[in-house]
Amino acid sequence: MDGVNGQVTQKPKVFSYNVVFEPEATQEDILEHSGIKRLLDMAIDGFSCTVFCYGQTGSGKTHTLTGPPHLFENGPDMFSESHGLIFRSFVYLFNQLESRDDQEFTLTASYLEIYNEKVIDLLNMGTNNKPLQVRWSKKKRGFFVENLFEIECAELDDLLAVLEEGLRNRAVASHNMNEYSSRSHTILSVNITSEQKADDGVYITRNGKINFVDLAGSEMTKKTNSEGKTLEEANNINKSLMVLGTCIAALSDSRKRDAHVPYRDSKLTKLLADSLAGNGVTLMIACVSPAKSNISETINTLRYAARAKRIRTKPIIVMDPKEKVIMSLQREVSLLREENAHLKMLIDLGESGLPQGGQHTTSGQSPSLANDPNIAENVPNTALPLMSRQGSFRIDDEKLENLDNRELIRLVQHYMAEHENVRMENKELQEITAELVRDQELVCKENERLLRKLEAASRVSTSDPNAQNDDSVSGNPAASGENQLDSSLATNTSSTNRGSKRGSKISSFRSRSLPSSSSSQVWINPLNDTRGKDTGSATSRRSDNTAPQESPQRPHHLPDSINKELEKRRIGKSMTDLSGSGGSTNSGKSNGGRLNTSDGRNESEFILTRRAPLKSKSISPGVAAGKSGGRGKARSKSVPRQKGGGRGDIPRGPAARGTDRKPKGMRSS
Ligand SMILES: Nc1ncnc2c1ncn2[C@@H]1O[C@H](COP(=O)(O)OP(=O)(O)OP(=O)(O)O)[C@@H](O)[C@H]1O
Repeated sequence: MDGVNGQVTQKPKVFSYNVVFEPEATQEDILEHSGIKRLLDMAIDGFSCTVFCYGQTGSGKTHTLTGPPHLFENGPDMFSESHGLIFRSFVYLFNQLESRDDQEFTLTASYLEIYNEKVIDLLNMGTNNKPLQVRWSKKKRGFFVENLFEIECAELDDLLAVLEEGLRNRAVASHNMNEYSSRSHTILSVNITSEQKADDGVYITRNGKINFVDLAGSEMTKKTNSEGKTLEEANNINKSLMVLGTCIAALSDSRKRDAHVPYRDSKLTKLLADSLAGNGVTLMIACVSPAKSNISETINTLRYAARAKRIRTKPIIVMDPKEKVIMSLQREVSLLREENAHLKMLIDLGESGLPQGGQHTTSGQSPSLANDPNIAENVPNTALPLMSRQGSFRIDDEKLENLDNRELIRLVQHYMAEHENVRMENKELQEITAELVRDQELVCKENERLLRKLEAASRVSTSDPNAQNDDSVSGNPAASGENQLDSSLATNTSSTNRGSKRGSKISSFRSRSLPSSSSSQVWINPLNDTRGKDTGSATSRRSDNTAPQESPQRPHHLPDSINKELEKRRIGKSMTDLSGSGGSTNSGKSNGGRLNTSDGRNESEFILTRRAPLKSKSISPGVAAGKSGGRGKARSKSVPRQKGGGRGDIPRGPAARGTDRKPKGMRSS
């Protein structure tokens, strides 16, 4: 920095701030660009906001906040250009309040000064002799001034009257640096209580606040030539400003975030504690003098401001605790309802292609909620006027205001019960969704495996139509493929049966829409169902079999492609009969009439029944009939155990167990 006579005195210091006003800036510029409008909006919304001016004596703090001295002496001139930030903020505030039609506001204002560490009510000068006490409020978790006057302000004029009265009463004295020097810190507070009608007729009350703090200026007593009373005032001012500086330094240092902040060391910091680091939003206006003689004070002020800029608060909306609970529960209930509806939609989508075993509620109101005794039955009679029996939980708009504490508690309890119910239901739905996804994956894998085997079978039979008559039939992939196919079908079925036998929680939902074990053959996940789109695929044909209108006793219907394959290998007659409409299979030598499935046998029996002819037919004609009867027999015995379609692949569960129950007259294999 170039000093006087061009001498380099020290390195330049760089500070950064949100806004810097040049000396030419007008009072209106401060209103428009300082950010105060945003603070006022937040105060209306329920936040606790503070704007304070800091700087050395005579730097223009009071001028910035209230304008030049004597401005209010003959009553406020509404059109004066000199009006400071407080006057302009009041005008802005009332304009904003009028524009918010959906809310009702109540404004109160208080005005105090801290003079020589005593709190004096500027709206009740009787306290001059008996200072007010600053106390800790457990309920509000903050300091407050006991017995401070609060004036209700219905009009802008009321607020301006408060400002005028306070300015008249505050302590002012003259010294070398300022003819009208503030000898105290003043805090003008405007409390804004808003009531807004929310859903369900609940009124949401918010308590916002804006504090205008005009700090007394720090002063070097040598410079100001203070003595006597003014010197005492200066010492007290400097002391409290020093504590404020210590608090700001502690709060701005991230390494000392958990360290002790000495709010209690002065009345000023006690009352500003919430603004500095609590749940409020604070705007600091640092006033500096451009005079070279004030350079050290100016740098000090800039340093303070830079530190204060690093402080982070956690702004919250101040609400009535009871209403806060009601609101948060309402919000949670509505969120959970949305999630519920979404999960139900997913489940409905997942089940839409399956036979409906029962009623499934698809309305917004969940069955468990609708029938919830906590909601419907446990509503006490005394609270009945508040509730609507239709739908879920409603509150009569007019009655709410007249609720006493007991009824409010009951109301909250009901919300909590509803909330708990929706949460439980949500959990159940999530479990079911997870089950469905697992089912889907299983079935998809099985379908893919089946299709691969079918393709393999087709390839082999196309290339070697006489393969089944060959000696090597025991190793015939086509033959073993058929056995594997059977096992695969059993796997699919058993997975369905497993699904229907899940825990009661899940079955309570699934039993309504999942097919019973006797009616389902292959569980096709409707999400992957291509019915109507690709009629040629095996999957789509299988899913046709699971259509709801189908008789639950209807036996397996094999895909045409499989039947064709079986036909090609000349084992198809009995299979076709089996898989067809249930016509007589008496023509089959090995199975005779025993394989007729039109008698409504359950599917596990059916699967086993089908396996028998495969063994006897696919193996017997080639093997037993001819060339290697012994091998054929051995093969016949070993079939269930081997080649991927053996016992290892037979799933556990009802269908698998069914394979051990031999149908009447069935030959042991
Ligand atoms: N931007 C400005 N334009 C015109 N006059 C100003 C400006 N800033 C301050 N002044 C004048 O300077 C004088 C001192 O200002 P002010 O009283 O606001 O200082 P202060 O910081 O509040 O001092 P103290 O801490 O001693 O109270 C006042 O007469 C005021 O009108």
